[in-house]
Amino acid sequence: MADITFARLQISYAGKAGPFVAVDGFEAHVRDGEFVTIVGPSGCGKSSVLLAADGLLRPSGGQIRIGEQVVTKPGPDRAVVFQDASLLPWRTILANVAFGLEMQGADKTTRFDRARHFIELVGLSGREDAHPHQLSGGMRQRVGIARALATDPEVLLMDEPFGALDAQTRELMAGELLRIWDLDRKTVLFVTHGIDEAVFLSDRVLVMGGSPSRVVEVIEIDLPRPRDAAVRAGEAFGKYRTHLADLLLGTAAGEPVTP
Ligand SMILES: Nc1ncnc2c1ncn2[C@@H]1O[C@H](COP(=O)(O)OP(=O)(O)OP(=O)(O)O)[C@@H](O)[C@H]1O
Repeated sequence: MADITFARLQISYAGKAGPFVAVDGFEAHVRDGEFVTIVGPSGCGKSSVLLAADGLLRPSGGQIRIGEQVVTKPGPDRAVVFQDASLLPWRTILANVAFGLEMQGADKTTRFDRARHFIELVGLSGREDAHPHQLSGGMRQRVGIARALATDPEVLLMDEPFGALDAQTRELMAGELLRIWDLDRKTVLFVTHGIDEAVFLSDRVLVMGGSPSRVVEVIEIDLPRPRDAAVRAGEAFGKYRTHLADLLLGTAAGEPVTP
């Protein structure tokens, strides 16, 4: 089971005047195969929660469990995609996607076969021998997603993966991500500033707020899947969008979140 449990999570950072508690009492459960997004005001701790779920950041209190296993460090059951795809510039696209498998000790044939499969899945067939600088921002994010999926993680952690893209590419990528997710429905925890993006992608949206912050509301997105332009244009979508926007403006401790 690849469900994620956040139990009384607390995250603190060292500050000049003592520890700064960014997140406290964060409680959430992401079900196996569920697509959950986290939204909240800038600086409320969304990335910190995601980093803690990957095991890159040690909580100062509480715990995170993947299934029954308490997270203490990164592991092959999880993969992270960041805003900047963090590709290795000297490696080809094929070698970048194969990188995680190489780290896992897969033999050359296996890792290149799998890498080709996921490159095709993200629509980049024919670009295997290109280098990252030869691709657009959207293409690089596709490579980042392919690299994450190639290791077959149970949980995909995504920190504003489309945040640096233009609005049109961002919308396109959200649709592509859902198409890929639908193939085997991994558990996804996705951080975003985009209200539309959160409604479009999610089974549920966790809204963070307060100081220190925690989950202040959970919104079930009861929209049909697969989601397409018609769903996005529908009345129900608009209602979720308005509700979420009102909530974020109301709970924003700092600057409001842009719709
Ligand atoms: N390495 C660090 N050292 C000290 N404070 C940090 C560190 N990383 C984050 N913080 C602080 O913790 C809080 C949460 O930061 P975090 O980046 O998790 O928020 P966020 O919600 O992801 O922000 P944004 O939406 O702007 O990306 C902020 O107040 C931030 O300044």
